[in-house]
Amino acid sequence: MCCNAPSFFIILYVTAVYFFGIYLNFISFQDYFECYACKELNFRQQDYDYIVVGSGSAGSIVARRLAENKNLKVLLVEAGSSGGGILQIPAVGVMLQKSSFDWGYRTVPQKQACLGLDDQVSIWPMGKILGGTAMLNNMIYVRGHPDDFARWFRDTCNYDYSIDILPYFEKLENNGTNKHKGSVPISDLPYKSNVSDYFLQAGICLGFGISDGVNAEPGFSSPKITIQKGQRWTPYHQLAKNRKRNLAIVTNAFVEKVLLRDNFEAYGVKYTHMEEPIFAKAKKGVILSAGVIGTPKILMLSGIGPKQHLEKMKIKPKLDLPVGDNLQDHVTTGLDLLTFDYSPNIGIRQMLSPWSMLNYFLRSRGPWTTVGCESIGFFNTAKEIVPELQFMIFPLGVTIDDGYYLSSLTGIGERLWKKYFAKIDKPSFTILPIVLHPKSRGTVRLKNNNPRTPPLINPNYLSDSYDIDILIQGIEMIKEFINTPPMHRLGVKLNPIKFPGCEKFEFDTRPYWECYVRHFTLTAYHPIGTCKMGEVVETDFKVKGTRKLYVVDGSILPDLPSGNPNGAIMMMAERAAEIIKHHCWKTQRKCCAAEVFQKECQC
Ligand SMILES: Cc1cc2nc3c(=O)[nH]c(=O)nc-3n(C[C@H](O)[C@H](O)[C@H](O)COP(=O)(O)OP(=O)(O)OC[C@H]3O[C@@H](n4cnc5c(N)ncnc54)[C@H](O)[C@@H]3O)c2cc1C
Repeated sequence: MCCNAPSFFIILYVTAVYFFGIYLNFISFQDYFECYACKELNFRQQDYDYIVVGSGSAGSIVARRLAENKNLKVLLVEAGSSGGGILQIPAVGVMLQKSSFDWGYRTVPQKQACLGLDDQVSIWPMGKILGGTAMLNNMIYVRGHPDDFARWFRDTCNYDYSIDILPYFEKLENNGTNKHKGSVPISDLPYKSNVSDYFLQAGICLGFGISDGVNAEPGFSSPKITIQKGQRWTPYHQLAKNRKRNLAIVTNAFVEKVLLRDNFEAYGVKYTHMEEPIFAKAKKGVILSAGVIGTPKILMLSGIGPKQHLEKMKIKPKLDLPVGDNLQDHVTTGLDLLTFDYSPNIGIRQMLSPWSMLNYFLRSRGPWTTVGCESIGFFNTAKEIVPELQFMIFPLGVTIDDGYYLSSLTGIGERLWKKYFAKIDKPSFTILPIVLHPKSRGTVRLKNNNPRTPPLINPNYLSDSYDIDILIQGIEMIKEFINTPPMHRLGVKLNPIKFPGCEKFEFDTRPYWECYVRHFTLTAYHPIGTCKMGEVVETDFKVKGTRKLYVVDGSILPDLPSGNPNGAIMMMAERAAEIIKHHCWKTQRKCCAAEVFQKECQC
């Protein structure tokens, strides 16, 4: 493929990607001087009841819920800017990666993984925009397995999934029924390629049922997604739809640290807006929702974190907590591991067709509404109740654009492209085997005490052999999957090209696959856990040893849910908003003796 002259469609595609990149840079500055609802709240006065840092999935829910009380003045501070409606076209999400709407994080070089990727690093996109990372994600909605949450709330008195967790999912979800009338639209895929049903049939041939896809039950399904009328939906869109006058939103405002009194009470944040340092005050609380990297970074810059590390960074330690530890991510592999004797009806040509554009703008349908992934599956490899393996099936691979753009998003360098991907001479596609509960743990640490310096991210991929075993079991299952009549009909085969660096191993043996996963280690883009609930924050979301300082985002999850984590993060945000609002577990749950005597508690 590399030596062929680029086709008309590829030239058109590269031109479109280039100009769209310029357009993105332009619109990212468009609201630089904007401050929503700030006039009403006398922005310069900078005195609020609550300050929420970060407008991602969690921050938007917490800010919206707090502002429901008209007597509260709430400030939402976001480092990114607003993107505008065009970015709600689902297929555009991937183009936000590496743009000014992406923090553009990279891990440190991995010792035991990512060996074939450029510099041995994994590229981690994260949204720097109103709406956060959900503005560039795949929009797949999964709750996770009910037993996932029992692990998280092990120490809670009388924990009961149906009282402590389920009502918050139900409060979130809107699936068109009367029972679930929340704000998150949960819908079916608006667009599927012509190979999508073959995947489900192959699952049935293997003896797996069609599952609902939301509760991580064993089996395959079409994913449920968070799309409304053909447009990407995030919790920020719900907030913006009913923007309250008591909620100020300031964009392009980069929070550097939390302001703490001597008794560890948070009373505000310091942020920079247009190069000007601003000190915003909060009477009732500061909620950090800056995400799995942003939140631990702000805490450490505020003097809350591992003591020795802070001293090394020349930051005066205030509280010694394991901030930045427990980093974990759904690890995966297998891009373009399979080939077809068939061309599915989704690719560059379909995306660039004027008919697709019309179909989108007139009917909110067609290829522009694709989320990429068309089937998901959950499986146990051992006799566990909670699934250990997830599959995400994409009817295409990175080769669809001949290496002009997509490969660079995953760290595939020129050398790897030439030696492997460019040699694939058939349409390729991808089944990602995802380790749902990896055992490798990593860290986020400061590089120095300059708030603008990106932190050191080390997921320590594949440092536990369990993760390798599950990935290899996933590949074995993929081999069974493609050996079914529906896959034979499409002429699906294992890509026979040996992965660069693994040539010395016999193809399709255990040593070969171990080498393959170590060389081609990929992120499924689900990092969590760096302000672990139970160690950094209490189960009421308050940072241990502090007053009025809370963390609500993916960083608090103690471990990964069984599935894509945005659903669990939003559920936790609903729960947190209720607790912060009422200073108490004001749920239907019965209180245990200790809680009844807690001050302020209205159990
Ligand atoms: C490519 C990709 C695909 C994904 N696909 C899915 C999927 O299909 N389904 C799913 O469930 N999950 C998916 N995820 C994961 C999911 O989107 C995230 O886990 C989730 O959005 C995280 O939400 P959050 O609120 O914790 O953080 P974020 O959404 O990252 O929000 C953090 C916000 O804080 C802001 N911020 C950070 N630092 C500062 C600062 N110093 N000052 C001010 N503001 C700051 C950021 O700009 C951002 O807006 C995907 C992720 C990626 C990258």
